[in-house]
Amino acid sequence: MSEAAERQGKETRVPVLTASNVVRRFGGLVAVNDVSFHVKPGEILGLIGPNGAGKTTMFDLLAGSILPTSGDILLNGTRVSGEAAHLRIGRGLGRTFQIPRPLPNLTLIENIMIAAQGQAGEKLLANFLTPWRVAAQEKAARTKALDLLELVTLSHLAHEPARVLSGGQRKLLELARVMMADPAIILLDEPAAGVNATLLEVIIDRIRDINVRGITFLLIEHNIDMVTRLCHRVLVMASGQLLSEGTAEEVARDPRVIDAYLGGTA
Ligand SMILES: Nc1ncnc2c1ncn2[C@@H]1O[C@H](COP(=O)(O)OP(=O)(O)OP(=O)(O)O)[C@@H](O)[C@H]1O
Repeated sequence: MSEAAERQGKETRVPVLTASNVVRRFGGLVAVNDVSFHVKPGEILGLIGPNGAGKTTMFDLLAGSILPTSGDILLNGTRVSGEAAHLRIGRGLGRTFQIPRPLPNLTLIENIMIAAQGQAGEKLLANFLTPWRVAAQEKAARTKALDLLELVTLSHLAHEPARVLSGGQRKLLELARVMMADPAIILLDEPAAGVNATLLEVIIDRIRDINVRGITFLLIEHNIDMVTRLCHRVLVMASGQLLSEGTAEEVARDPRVIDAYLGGTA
């Protein structure tokens, strides 16, 4: 296939995630105001904007933690606007939080294993009727969890309690935990926040590795250096609206973006 045809083929693939005219009000405040965009399969899309722009609210809407006042959200072409968060996880949407909160007294591997979807052992009856199946699934989940810990460079801490981890290591653990559910897309909330420079390089590398495996990313980030290095495309929000869209270099030159960051509104 020619490069152009291949490119065209990619463009016609169904977006992993689509926001269509999404509005979210909190009383009189319009936190997200008629926002539309899509996330293409395999891309790393950045979502940036000044404080209070509506980025986290947009993530909450995409993940299903809150529902839109109006507008639609589609996951792999299926309308999920009114669907609860756990159902969207089942459809391949993973999300990390700005401040990860692992269960402190469980080991790293236990923290990851509890994220496995649809384990037979979760059903009491299955434990009695098909114990061999439960044991086989648990073994497979353990192997997968160990592989994921290796991927995020934490395998040496697999059997330590999560409370020993630094802030940056918690972000890596969270990435492994989300991967356990085999997501098609991961929403990353400020992966660089509170992370030291060395660990930040590890996080950037790991996101790239995971993306090469075919997983799509949408990330909120204030660290513009990270956004420029990682993101194929960037969306800019300000005052609840989508202000600009393009490569990191393109949006950085957009006078509306410069104005929004300097304190003006769009
Ligand atoms: N539950 C809520 N109730 C009322 N107002 C809210 C609620 N959640 C968010 N807001 C308001 O919506 C607006 C957008 O907030 P949001 O947290 O989405 O911005 P943000 O772009 O993520 O900001 P930051 O970069 O500072 O995290 C803000 O004015 C905020 O005060």
